[in-house]
Amino acid sequence: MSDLLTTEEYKAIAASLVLPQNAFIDGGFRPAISGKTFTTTNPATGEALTEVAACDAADVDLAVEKAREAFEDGRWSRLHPAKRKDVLIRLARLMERNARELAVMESLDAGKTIFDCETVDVPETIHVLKWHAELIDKIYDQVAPASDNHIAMILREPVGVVGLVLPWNFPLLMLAWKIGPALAAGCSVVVKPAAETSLTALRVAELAVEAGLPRGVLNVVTGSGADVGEPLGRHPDVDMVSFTGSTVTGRRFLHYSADSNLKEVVLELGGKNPCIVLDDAEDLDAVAAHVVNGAFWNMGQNCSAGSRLIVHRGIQDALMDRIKAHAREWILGDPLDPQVRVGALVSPAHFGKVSAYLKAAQSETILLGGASPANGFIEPTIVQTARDSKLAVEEIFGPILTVIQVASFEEAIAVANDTEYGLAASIFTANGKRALRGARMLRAGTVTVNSFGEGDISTPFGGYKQSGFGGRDNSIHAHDQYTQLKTIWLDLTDHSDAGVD
Ligand SMILES: NC(=O)C1=CN([C@@H]2O[C@H](COP(=O)(O)OP(=O)(O)OC[C@H]3O[C@@H](n4cnc5c(N)ncnc54)[C@H](OP(=O)(O)O)[C@@H]3O)[C@@H](O)[C@H]2O)C=CC1
Ligand SMILES: CCCCCC/C=C/C(=O)O
Repeated sequence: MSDLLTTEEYKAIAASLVLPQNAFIDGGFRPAISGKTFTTTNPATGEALTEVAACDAADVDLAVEKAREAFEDGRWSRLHPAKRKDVLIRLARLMERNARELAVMESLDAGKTIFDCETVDVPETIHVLKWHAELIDKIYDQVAPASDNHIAMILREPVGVVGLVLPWNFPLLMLAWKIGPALAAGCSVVVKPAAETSLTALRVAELAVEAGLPRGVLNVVTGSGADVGEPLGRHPDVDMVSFTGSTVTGRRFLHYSADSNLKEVVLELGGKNPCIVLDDAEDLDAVAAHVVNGAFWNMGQNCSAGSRLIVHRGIQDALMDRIKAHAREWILGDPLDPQVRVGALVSPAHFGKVSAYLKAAQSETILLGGASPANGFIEPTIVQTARDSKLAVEEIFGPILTVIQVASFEEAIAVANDTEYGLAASIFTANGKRALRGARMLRAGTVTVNSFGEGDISTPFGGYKQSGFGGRDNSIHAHDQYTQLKTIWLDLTDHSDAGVD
């Protein structure tokens, strides 16, 4: 990534951006059929950014129809894998050329810090697309063991038309996590971005066509969950939906599927992720840096945020001093200031939700923060609670870390697993056996030892329990979501030999 600019330079870019407004269907922008729009705002300032097409079921029908046409005529689904790869690589390169514009657009639309957009969201999005592009012409199908008279082939075929329903916390990155493997597999897609953060998905769709993606293969339908998400989930001609968001909405997609065509559903849902620090953890300063990053990165609006610190009582005081010192270094303020690490929460509605938790924290023991210095902004806050308090149990999705004290390894694991979620977990200890034993006992899709993290594109991402369903994002396993297996049996018996001497 190139060097960061000054706030003034970012503001100049922001002022010059041409923001997309219309939905992207069949290779071009078009307004909602109803003509309706909604206003998307900058959550850091409350100012309107632009009007965006408020689509509904009619637009979903059109996008699905165009995606189906594209899928059936094979313009993408039957294109040679190496050619599909070339197009996606060209898209990644175009995004590199427009990286700064995408970073500023993302920051304005979502309240995310420009530092994160420039150093993580945009480069990681490009990396993910390249990774899946590179995979396209390296996946081989299988031949099963069979008798000498048979060949049994197991082929992967694209699942068809897929609906991709995205959250607002990583608009670009979650787009890439889903369109990367879906397009690589040869599917046609209809993307429904979160209404709050639709802009960058629209811009990427435009760049994709510039990169040579045939029309109809990547459609973006903007609008609310009720008006666009539900019709997509219920659509009889959508073969599969991959969703990232809340557990409540994820559950609805299972109903939509059951009520319609039994489309496949993959759900990547919430988390209340434990971060265990045992009393033999080494380098407490490094541990503290991980804990702070896990809890406050992206303002805690991260399904895999390490939002529950479970700490051994023998080490708590020493650790908390270091955690507080690190957290104080996270400057809160204007997201377009490259020094800032804590930007705005995504919307007034979400700010209201997190503020209610902040209010609840006032009756617990606040160890750091606890205030909202301005509308839309919440200080990194650390609260000591009982393991069953509302703050320790519910997904807050904001910069509030709860701390629970334990007295043993066994208690730490029991507290960690005492949740309906199971997305991610971390364990810090110098004892290798306890680390591995703990990692195996933790009921979570990803466990990091002596660090906090989600892994990277090469490893599967998804949850146990109510954190996930039906498949995994990232890695070669993501392709399982977007492909289905076809078995072909060939009978090689040569019947012409019968009766011949
Ligand atoms: N796992 C994760 O990464 C995420 C978890 N969350 C959790 O969810 C909480 C609520 O956030 P929220 O934005 O409401 O999350 P949702 O799960 O409601 O939103 C995710 C996506 O689903 C869409 N959607 C919403 N309602 C429906 C519906 N009835 N049918 C079909 N699609 C729908 C949304 O559209 P639209 O928003 O445009 O209406 C958005 O595109 C957060 O506070 C957080 O706890 C939120 C986001 C990401
Ligand atoms: C660079 C890796 C970022 C991973 C962010 C994962 C978040 C997923 C989600 O909240 O859905």
